[in-house]
Amino acid sequence: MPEPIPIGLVLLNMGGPDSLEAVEPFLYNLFSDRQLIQLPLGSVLQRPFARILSHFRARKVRENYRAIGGKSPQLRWTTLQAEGIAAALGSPFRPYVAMRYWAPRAEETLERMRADGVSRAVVLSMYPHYTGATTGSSIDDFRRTAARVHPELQFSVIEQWFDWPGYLDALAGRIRAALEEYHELMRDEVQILFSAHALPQRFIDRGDPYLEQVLATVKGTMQRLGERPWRLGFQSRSGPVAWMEPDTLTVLDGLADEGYQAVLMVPISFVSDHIETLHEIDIEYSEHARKQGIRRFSRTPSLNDHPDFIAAMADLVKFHLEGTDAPL
Ligand SMILES: C=CC1=C(C)c2cc3[nH]c(cc4nc(cc5[nH]c(cc1n2)c(C)c5CCC(=O)O)C(CCC(=O)O)=C4C)c(C)c3C=C
Ligand SMILES: [Fe+2]
Ligand SMILES: [Fe+2]
Repeated sequence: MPEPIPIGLVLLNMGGPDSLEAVEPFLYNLFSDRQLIQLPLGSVLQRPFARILSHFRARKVRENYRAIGGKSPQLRWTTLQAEGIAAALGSPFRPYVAMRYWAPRAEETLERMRADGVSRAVVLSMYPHYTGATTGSSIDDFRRTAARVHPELQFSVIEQWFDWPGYLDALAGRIRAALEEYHELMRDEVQILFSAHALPQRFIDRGDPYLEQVLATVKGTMQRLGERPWRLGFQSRSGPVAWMEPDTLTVLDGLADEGYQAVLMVPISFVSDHIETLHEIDIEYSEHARKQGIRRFSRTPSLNDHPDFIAAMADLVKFHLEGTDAPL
């Protein structure tokens, strides 16, 4: 029997430094992207400015990565997700990962796909909620690079899945499991605090659907858990512009002021662990919460390679392939 023609399954994500030495060049790549951040003085000076900014920011960010083991675990998780989803889809799917700001970048992945004889692919953005800053930038980068490196490749793109039922089921499952960790008598007292990555307000004002999609994810997840109060904050602001409100830390402080002693954080814009779950939430927010008098602070484990999540994403790909008019 002839080998079936392979189909690539390409997961897109941001990428993170794979060593402490990689922190500064990773930040440089990130700050050079005008779809993510427009540094002052226009496009010509974006790169020189990015060079300076990455140099100074690297000092602090390197320490954060040092505290979580010296690198970002994002590639490991994204690779396991790609392998898991491709395995669930079965032959002829082959897993690939293309990162926006660190290896493996789209160029390396597309070269490998060409060498593997992969001429058809499904590209899956691993950001559940759409904004041009992340999803848009990653997809544009992949398209541009494919046109240059592997122009024969035919592919279709899954770019948003904030309300995909399997994703909401997987999130609700993580919350249920985390609530089980609390004593039965305390469970109803636990405050659920969803935290999404913040965006500068101007992305929302120009019409990116990020906020409404985040709200839809929260609503769909809470419908699965039954009636109970929840809050939502936006974390990881990083520059002197107006960011989406409210900041997660402000919400946390408000809960402490109201006298709540148990808070369960639910990160929803990341589908795997990285600096913003492992450092910002588990170290910075956790210490802050304790100082504010919150005695039981915890976080739902990231979806990572949880079987519910992998099965949900494989279903999403199947659904996409059934419904698409694209070559794939
Ligand atoms: C949904 C996820 C993310 C959104 C939206 C997002 C927007 C966004 N980010 C920056 C600036 C930085 N982001 C940095 C790291 C980083 N960001 C995300 C995700 C989103 N960013 C992740 C997963 C990571 C970590 C990568 C890893 O470790 O695996 C950084 C570098 C770290 C730091 O300096 O704190 C910066 C800078 C902006 C400006 C922005 C919105 C436009
Ligand atoms: Fe970011
Ligand atoms: Fe961030």
